[in-house]
Amino acid sequence: MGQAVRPCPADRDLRPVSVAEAAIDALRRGRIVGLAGPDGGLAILSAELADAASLAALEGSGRAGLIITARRAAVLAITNQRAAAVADPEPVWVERPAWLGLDASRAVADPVLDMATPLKGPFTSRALDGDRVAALAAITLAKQAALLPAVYAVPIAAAAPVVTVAVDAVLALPAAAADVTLSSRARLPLAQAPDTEVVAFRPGDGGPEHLALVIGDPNPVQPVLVRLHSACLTGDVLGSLKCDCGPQLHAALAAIAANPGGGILLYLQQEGRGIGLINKLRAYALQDQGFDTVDANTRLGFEPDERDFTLAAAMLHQLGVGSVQLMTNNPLKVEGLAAHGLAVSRVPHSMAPNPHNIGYLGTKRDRQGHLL
Ligand SMILES: Nc1nc2c(ncn2[C@@H]2O[C@H](COP(=O)(O)OP(=O)(O)OP(=O)(O)O)[C@@H](O)[C@H]2O)c(=O)[nH]1
Ligand SMILES: [Zn+2]
Repeated sequence: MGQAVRPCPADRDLRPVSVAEAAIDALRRGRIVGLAGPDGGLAILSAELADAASLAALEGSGRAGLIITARRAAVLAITNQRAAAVADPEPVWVERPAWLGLDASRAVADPVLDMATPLKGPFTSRALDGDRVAALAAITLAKQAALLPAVYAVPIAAAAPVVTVAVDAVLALPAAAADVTLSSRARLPLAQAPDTEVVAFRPGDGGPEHLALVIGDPNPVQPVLVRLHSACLTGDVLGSLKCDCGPQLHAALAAIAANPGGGILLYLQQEGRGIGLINKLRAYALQDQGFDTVDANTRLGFEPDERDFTLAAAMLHQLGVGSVQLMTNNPLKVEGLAAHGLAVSRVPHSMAPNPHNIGYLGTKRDRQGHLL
């Protein structure tokens, strides 16, 4: 069913988005990255990876500020220049007086240190002006790099970045992630579903590949039984009891295999609801301190759910599927596919709780609208 395998377009490396990929890589290595906008721009350095030498290199001719998300600023009670910080996607520029050195700045970025590090203050923020779009791009880039969404920043003219990227190319990254190329398909007999074909997709942002497991022989003209599964290394592979991912994965494979019409499981590389493995483990550290799964994400500076199901819709479209029976309790998944023209009916997919995940499941029901 669906499209044949096709190679990535030969000119892909020439597109601006590939420079953005290099910028992600540089940021993840703790290097200085330039974000060039129409009105100048910014040079940035990841707040979690900076050390004395890299910060000194960034600050060659002036003090760097810290750009954090409105979510993190709200947690730290840093006044945003605009009201309603929580609903406001605008990043916040925190000025750095002398006392806000490397360790104190890291504590601004990393909430796992909130309890251990008595935060000094008061912090002052300054209004974003000509650097507003570059600040948005800085947060986008840090999130795409699966780093804490916090960066040191100086005007671009004041630093020597290892790579400079146009802000527009960075802001286009989330959309590029959903520009998937069907890259390989093969038989993959699974213990729970021997009649399975795996179909691999490369996303256009250079990120990790996503899989479709086509089980049996689904008829794309009919509604297809579908499960969207976001990766959870701890639950899927290690058998963590903190969440319901592992049991949901295996129950979905078994249910699709038992369905006379078969179906499709999409295995999406959206670890930690899109914040990445290390940030998810930071969220777990916050949960050890008593915060629930939603507050843990927002304390880290992220949205409660950073996933975008445009990607899943694009994979289903490429497989020729236009109508799905979606195994989920999450209304965002239903809305996410419907927004891209798929006809969606929901099939509940609840697992029995265990003593370790009962609170997590309750939070998903009470605060994220999960239909449990
Ligand atoms: N940030 C964060 N992510 C988590 C936590 N626990 C599990 N996850 C991630 O949450 C995602 C769960 O994905 P799914 O099971 O596909 O989806 P769901 O939103 O629970 O919705 P359902 O379709 O009803 O299961 C995976 O990416 C996990 O890695 C947590 O405490 N914090
Ligand atoms: Zn999980």
